[in-house]
Amino acid sequence: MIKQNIGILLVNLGTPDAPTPQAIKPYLSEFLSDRHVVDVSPIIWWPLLRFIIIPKRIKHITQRYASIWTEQGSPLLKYSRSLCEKLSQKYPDKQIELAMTYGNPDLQQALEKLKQCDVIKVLPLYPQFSTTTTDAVIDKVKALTTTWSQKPEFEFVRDYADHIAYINGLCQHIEQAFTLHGKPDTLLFSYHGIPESYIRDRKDNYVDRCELTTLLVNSALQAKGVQVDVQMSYQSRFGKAKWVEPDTTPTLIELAKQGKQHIQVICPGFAVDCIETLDEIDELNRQEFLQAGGKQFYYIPALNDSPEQVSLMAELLNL
Ligand SMILES: C=CC1=C(C)c2cc3[nH]c(cc4nc(cc5[nH]c(cc1n2)c(C)c5CCC(=O)O)C(CCC(=O)O)=C4C)c(C)c3C=C
Ligand SMILES: [Fe+2]
Ligand SMILES: [Fe+2]
Repeated sequence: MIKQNIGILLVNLGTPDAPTPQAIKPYLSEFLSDRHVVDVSPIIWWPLLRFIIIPKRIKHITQRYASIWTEQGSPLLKYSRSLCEKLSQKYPDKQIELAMTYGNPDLQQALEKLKQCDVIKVLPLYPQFSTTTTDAVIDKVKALTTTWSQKPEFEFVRDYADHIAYINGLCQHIEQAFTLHGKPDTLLFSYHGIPESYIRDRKDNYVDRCELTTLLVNSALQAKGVQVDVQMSYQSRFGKAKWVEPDTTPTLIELAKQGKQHIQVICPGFAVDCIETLDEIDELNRQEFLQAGGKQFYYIPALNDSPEQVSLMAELLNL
C-alpha cells in the first residue's frame, strides 16, 4: 500500500490580536460580515455594523477582553495553540497546523503549509455542528483551495457531539469538579445560542446536537451512580432577532430564586475557554446568580489542552 502523507488542520473561530479597539474592530468586522453568522444583506448590514453596532460595542468588549487577556494572548488562542502543540508532540510524524476562521493564525497560510499533503483532515473545534460555525470553516476551506491545481483530498470532521471520548472527557471533568466543590443543587449545561430562524430556514440541527450531548453526559453520570439535577440553556445572545431558548442569564436568576444555592456551569459547546466562558459565564453570569441570592457558583473549565482533549482529537482524526 502507498503511504499517504496526511496533514491535520485544527480550526477555531478566531479572536483579536490584542485587547485594543484597533485590533478588535477588524476582527469583529470580518466575523460579523460572514453570512454564515449574520444572514442579512450586506447593503443593510454593512453600514449598521460599521457605524452603529461596532462603535456601540467596542468600549465594553475591549474591557472584557482586557480582563481575561493572558501573557500568551487571548485565552482562545492560548488553549488552541497549546492543544495543537501537545498533539504535535504526541504525533511527531504528522504535520499539524492551527488556524482561525477569522483573524490569526490565518487559514489561507495554514492551508498553504499543508498543500503538498495527499490528504488534509480538517477538524473544526466545535463539538456540535452548526451552519454558523462548522459550515463557515468547510466553505472557507473549499473557497480558498478552488484554484489549487493539484488538490489534496479533504476530510472534514462534521461534529463530535456524541463521540464517546468527548462524553467521557466531559464526565471526568464534571466528576473532578464535584470532588473539589461538592455536588451542586443544579448542574447547568450552557451552550452558545444561535438565531432561532436558522433551525427552520437552514435546517441547522445544532440544537438537536446540543440536546444529545446533554442527554449522553447525564446518562453517563447516572451510569456511574452520580445523580444530579441537570438543566440546559443558551448564552451569548446577540442582536434583536429571536434566539434559541432558554437564555442562560434568566435561567440562573430563576434557579437562585427557586432556592438553588449551589450551581455549577459547564459549557460543552466550547472546545477551549474564551471570552464567552471566562468572562460571560465565570464573571458576568456568576454576578447575576449571586445577586439573585445564589451562594456558590463554579464554572467547570472546557476540555482545553487536557490529556482527555488530546486523546479525543487523536481519535477523531484516526491518528
Ligand atoms: C450573530 C452572531 C453570532 C452567532 C450566530 C454566533 C454563533 C456561535 N459562536 C460560537 C463560538 C464563539 N463565539 C465567540 C464570540 C462571539 N460570538 C459572537 C456572535 C455570534 N456567535 C460575537 C459578537 C462574539 C465576540 C465576543 C462578543 O462580542 O461577545 C467566541 C469567542 C471568541 C474569543 O475571542 O474568545 C466563540 C468560541 C459558536 C459555538 C456559535 C454557534 C454554535
Ligand atoms: Fe459566537
Ligand atoms: Fe458574548
